[in-house]
Amino acid sequence: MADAPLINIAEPGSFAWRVFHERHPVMIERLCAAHPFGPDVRDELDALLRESTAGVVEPLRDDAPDHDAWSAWTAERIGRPWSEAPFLWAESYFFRKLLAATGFFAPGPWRGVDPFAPMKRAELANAATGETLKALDNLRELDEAERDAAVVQAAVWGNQADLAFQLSTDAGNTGAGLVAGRSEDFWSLFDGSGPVHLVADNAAGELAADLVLVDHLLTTGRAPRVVLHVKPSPYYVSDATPTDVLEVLNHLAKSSGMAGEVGHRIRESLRDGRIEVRAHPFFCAPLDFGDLPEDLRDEFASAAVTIVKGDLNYRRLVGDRHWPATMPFADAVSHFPGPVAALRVLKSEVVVGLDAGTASALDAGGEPWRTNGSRALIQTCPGG
Ligand SMILES: O=P(O)(O)OC[C@H]1O[C@](O)(CO)[C@@H](O)[C@@H]1O
Repeated sequence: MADAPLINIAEPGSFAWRVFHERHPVMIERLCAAHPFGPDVRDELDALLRESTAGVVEPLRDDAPDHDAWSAWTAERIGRPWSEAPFLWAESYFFRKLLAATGFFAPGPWRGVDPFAPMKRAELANAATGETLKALDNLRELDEAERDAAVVQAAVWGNQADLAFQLSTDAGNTGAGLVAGRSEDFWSLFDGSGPVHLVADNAAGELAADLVLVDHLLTTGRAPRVVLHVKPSPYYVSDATPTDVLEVLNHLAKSSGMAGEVGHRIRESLRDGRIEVRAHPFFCAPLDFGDLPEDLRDEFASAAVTIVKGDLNYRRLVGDRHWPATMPFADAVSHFPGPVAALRVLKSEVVVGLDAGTASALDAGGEPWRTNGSRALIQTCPGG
């Protein structure tokens, strides 16, 4: 997997460069508007912006439990310009430093406070999420195959930030925008023989769709048990943590109709151990899935299927590199220890597994299809 060049943040105007130079300043402005941070926190955040856009990589100055792990992951980059760093590593370190800057690890009023919680809460409470949860009632009208398709499409498009995921009674429409894969490919991986692992991505609407998928896996007998992996701490703004799982679950359980039923069933499954939530430190590490720690590797090896959600997890799964779009998905995930399925809306440059005709038609179309969130994929590899 080491042939294609790593995506980095050096080139002015590139997608990765714009994340650092355009998105991060806006995100920090929003954080400061959402919280009454004092001058000390605001200064730290400004310093982080300056450091990460024009400076050299500085070490962490906190003594949080993950400090030593980060010392190892940063050793070779300390003192070198951020602009030399790979995109994936740089974003990960940026979010770790952002948490420290907001006082997340320090004694004081902001200790343990998720700085992104107001954004996640707003999304969970917004009209689009409400509509989506109501639309779950339409699932009752569908036949089995249509319901399978709708549930997986909801999980895929739930990854489309800021937009409601789509659940339609017209299952024929749910394939629009998919550049690879079909829901049938996804469901063909499951035979109910063993635990399924779901590596979740965002909280709020996406996590609600993921819990519907988890519930569907259990109620249709596709999985005897599901392990849900979330982030151990706030990350990439909207990524789900254990606290977010409880927030979404409570929201579902309070809802009427099918959403409420799913919420209650998920709670019961947590109680009886058929669903387990984990928050392994690996999920906030600047590492690819090719560098899985042994314990996670063993777990994924013994899973019947691992479902990997979202753009960032996809980058970590196939490697955040300038791969040819037509490189087979199976080649990109040959390091993975078991059957794997990726469900993702395209929001960054990396993509593999497209057929040549699709890739050239997308390129000829002239729109930034890799990054504008209008395309999605379902990719599967049954393993060796
Ligand atoms: O929530 P997702 O699907 O992982 O998307 C997050 C994506 O957003 C970005 O942080 C910025 O676009 C990407 O780097 C990342 O892959």
